[in-house]
Amino acid sequence: MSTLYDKLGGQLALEQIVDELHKRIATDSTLNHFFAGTDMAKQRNHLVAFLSQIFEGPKQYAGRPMDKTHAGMNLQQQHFDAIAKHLSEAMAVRGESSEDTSAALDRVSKLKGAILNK
Ligand code: HEM
Repeated sequence: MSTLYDKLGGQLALEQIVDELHKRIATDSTLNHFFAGTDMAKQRNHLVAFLSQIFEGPKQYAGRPMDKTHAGMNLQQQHFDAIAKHLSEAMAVRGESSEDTSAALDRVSKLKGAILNK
């Protein structure tokens, strides 16, 4: 049975999705200030590795857990929703099906409590 990672198109697809997501974050003034001090090349690789893991692809994420990573940013529901919306649009641009996109968003949404530290 193929995993969500396979259905989405594997590593290359995740890289394209994350690049598209980062373009959208960069031009969103409600979000881009959070990333002002972030090395986006490093962030890209960490996010690709992280998504690979939660979509049942290769386990290659060696970064910090989601609560520690996002602690102290005072993130709110609206920030999470904005990233989730950009992610969903990035997946549509890459041509993912609405079924696979909503499966991916479900998995990301399970992490909301940890990311918002709430
Ligand atoms: C929606 C689901 C989200 C996921 C799956 C996610 C995932 C990640 C991952 C994997 C990292 C890298 C951790 C590391 O380098 O060790 C990271 C870092 C980061 N995230 Fe998120 N994140 C999410 C939401 C958000 C939101 C809503 C914001 C703010 C609007 C945000 C802001 C950041 C920032 C600023 C960093 C970099 C921290 C640094 O430079 O040290 N994230 N995130």
